[in-house]
Amino acid sequence: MKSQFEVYLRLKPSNKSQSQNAMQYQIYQNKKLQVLLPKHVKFGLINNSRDNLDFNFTHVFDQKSSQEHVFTNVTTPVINSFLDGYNATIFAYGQTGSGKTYTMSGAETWQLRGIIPRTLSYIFDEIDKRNKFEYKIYISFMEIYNENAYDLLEKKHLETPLEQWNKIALYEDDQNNIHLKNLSIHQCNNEQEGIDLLMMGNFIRQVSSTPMNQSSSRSHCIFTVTLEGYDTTSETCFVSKLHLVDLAGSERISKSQVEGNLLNEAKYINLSLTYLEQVIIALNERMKGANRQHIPYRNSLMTTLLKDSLGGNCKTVMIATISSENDNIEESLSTLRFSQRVGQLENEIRRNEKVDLEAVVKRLEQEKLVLIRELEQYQRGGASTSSNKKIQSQQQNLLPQSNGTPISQKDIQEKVELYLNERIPMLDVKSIEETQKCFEAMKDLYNTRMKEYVTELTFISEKLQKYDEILTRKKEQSSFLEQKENSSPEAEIYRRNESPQITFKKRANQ
Ligand SMILES: Nc1ncnc2c1ncn2[C@@H]1O[C@H](COP(=O)(O)OP(=O)(O)OP(=O)(O)O)[C@@H](O)[C@H]1O
Repeated sequence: MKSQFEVYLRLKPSNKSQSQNAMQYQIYQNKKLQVLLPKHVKFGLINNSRDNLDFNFTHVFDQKSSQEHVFTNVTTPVINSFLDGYNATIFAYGQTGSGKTYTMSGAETWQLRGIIPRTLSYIFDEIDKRNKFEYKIYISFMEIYNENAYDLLEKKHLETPLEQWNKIALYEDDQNNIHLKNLSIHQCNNEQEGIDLLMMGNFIRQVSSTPMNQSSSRSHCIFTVTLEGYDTTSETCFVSKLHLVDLAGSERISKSQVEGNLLNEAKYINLSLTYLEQVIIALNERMKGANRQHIPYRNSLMTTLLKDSLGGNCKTVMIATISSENDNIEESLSTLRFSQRVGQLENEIRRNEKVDLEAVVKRLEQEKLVLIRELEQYQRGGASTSSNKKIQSQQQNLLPQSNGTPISQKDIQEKVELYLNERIPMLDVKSIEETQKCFEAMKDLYNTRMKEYVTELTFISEKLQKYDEILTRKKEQSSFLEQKENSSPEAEIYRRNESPQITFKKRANQ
């Protein structure tokens, strides 16, 4: 199924009035932003012969849009699809200070919480309503900083400096699936546990200030919710992933006026966002029919990690955030242009469903038990089976009722059949000859039934043998997988998924 990327725009409220250098713009039908270009400014990237530029979006959120409004519009359809078994990604893109973290995580108060905490509440509320499935939810949270990825949910990181953290290692299997080492995955049973993990990750997240924004974060963050859903009515299950991504600021180095170590960081950020742009351009070209086999995902860690979100099996949504001040117009236009390219992309998505091996094995074992019992019963002797007993008793009840006109052999056979099937209580026989015919018909029917019974038992025995073979094969396979899993680094990570001790309680009644 094709899934077009959805691109939303959110404008950060400005402290300045229109006359104080605010960006001049119009929003049309909540879908189009028209930026009126200031005449007096000479921008290298702007065509000065034009006085306005139009940009189209799935929805434009103006400066007054609340966190709840943004969440309901952007996220609910995406999470519903995630809960149905589809992968999904929501990423925020924009210059430093334009509101990415505000949109994704939120601000200090519970009312101002962002998409991630609201997503957690929504997921747990929804799964309570979906009785057909049993769910397991896992959370991981990582940060990409200077082209290295780190686990934000590793308790040790609370006490150790970044230089001593283990880097997350990536490796690819034969099917080009990316696996991660040194990333803890935490099973999460309720909203509060999820929020505690988010708060802990945000707490651990490295923050250092640039001259541009005191709380600027120079890392990309990926909060991932993995959902395992077991269908209780069939033998299927699914695993879907939801990535909630807060990218680092997209501004150019000259703008952030950084030096030394910060300059180095800015270069990495710029580079990874340039690579992200290159991936988007390559995907765009391929969509427009260009012969582009190679998409440069591997150029950066972020694009490698988000490979599936950008050009694979994933429903992807981007939230572009811009400041509404003229000082930042160059960066805003760059974000707006980037978002238009992203909006042209589409992914091919499919439900990540597979057969639930455990449920199949369980069913086969139960069926096997029933079959063994039946077979044993048959082997103890045909005369003792329930159907034989029934036929014997029916024979004893066969008595002629009265004399009269002889009926045909066909009619007698039909009547005997009806009688044996307990559709009529008695056989109305009118002569000795008819009685004999009745006995003949009964003998024939009895023999046919016995033949059918033998055939069925032969079929059952064959089926039983086949199931036995499948079971043995499946058991061999799962013990092989178990061995493989036990020796893999992820298994080690899974085993170490105790919840961190830090707890952050959400405020009541808010
Ligand atoms: N829509 C908004 N409404 C109210 N305040 C906002 C909004 N967007 C951002 N802010 C405020 O602006 C400041 C900067 O926002 P934020 O930290 O989210 O920017 P950012 O894009 O994540 O920056 P960085 O790239 O440094 O992570 C914060 O104090 C935030 O609370």
